[in-house]
Amino acid sequence: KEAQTQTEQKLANVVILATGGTIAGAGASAANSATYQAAKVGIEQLIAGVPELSQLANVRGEQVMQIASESITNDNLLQLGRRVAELADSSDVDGIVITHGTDTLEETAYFLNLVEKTDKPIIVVGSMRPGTAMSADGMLNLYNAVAVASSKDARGKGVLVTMNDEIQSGRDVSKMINIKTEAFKSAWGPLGMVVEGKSYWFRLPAKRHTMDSEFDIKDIKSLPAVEIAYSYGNVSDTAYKALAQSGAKAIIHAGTGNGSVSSRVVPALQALRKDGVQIIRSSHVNAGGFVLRNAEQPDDKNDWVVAHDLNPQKARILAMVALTKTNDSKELQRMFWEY
Ligand SMILES: NC(=O)C[C@H](N)C(=O)O
Repeated sequence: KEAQTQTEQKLANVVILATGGTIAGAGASAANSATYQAAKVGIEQLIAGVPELSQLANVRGEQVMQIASESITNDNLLQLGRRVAELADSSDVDGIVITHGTDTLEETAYFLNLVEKTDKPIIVVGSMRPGTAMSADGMLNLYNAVAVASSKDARGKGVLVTMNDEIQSGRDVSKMINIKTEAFKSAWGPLGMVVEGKSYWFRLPAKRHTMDSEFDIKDIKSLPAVEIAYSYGNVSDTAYKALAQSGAKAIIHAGTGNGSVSSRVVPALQALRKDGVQIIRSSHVNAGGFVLRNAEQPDDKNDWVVAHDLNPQKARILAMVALTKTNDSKELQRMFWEY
């Protein structure tokens, strides 16, 4: 009994914050891998479904919200971010896992990576199939998340994502396909692997995050409106103008190729910038864009910002957080290079 108590004491304390998603989803039959309802199963049931978690850590759960991640709002992000910060400040918490829908998982992971001032592991995890499906991936993804959250070597590496046995940087990772369990990829590769509850590391994030970030969730009262407009052949400027009219402080241009801008849209974006709206050029190419200043468009002349390798949805996250500190386009550009 004494020996057992000693092992329990040595285990890390990990809190699982549940937000919903397919990892908490349920379908009508085991054959339903794609047809199901997300955000149905509560955190206690999720934990009970993976009894092996108790060998990795002292685990407790909290249901922060219960939603499909496509419906996440900025208020939800702030609520989650504040709860993560409270737990990270607590001396009896060693690591935090967030179960999350996969549709906007990359946005939440990047947001937390920017605003949480802690070196404790924060792992965001989801699943591509509901727990009721054959070959459901949620159990192992969650087991891997708790394994990484309880390991000392995950400290100081920024917010991480464990999907499909890989450990990805929350900054870089993106959902690349909606129907395979091998859905999450980063243009720059995973940071490591997690196998049978043990993590193996291969590289480190180079961009500023968490402890080294100038942003702090505790200083952020609200997030400004930042919207995304998608580009394609024969695009018009209607969406850009409408978004600005509805109050967007910045518009992310989800551009073609190098973040290129159609000649039919350029005049509207120049006019919007003169009216004070920040214009941020990103790219919607599938495998990860790489937008450079003054390539394709004269950003210096137009006073626009480039999102560099951030996809449009991640650029929206950084723009919102950055705008809580500055509305200077040069400062914004510095932040887009550094984070
Ligand atoms: N696989 C998933 O989690 C998709 C779901 N729509 C969600 O993001 O909540």
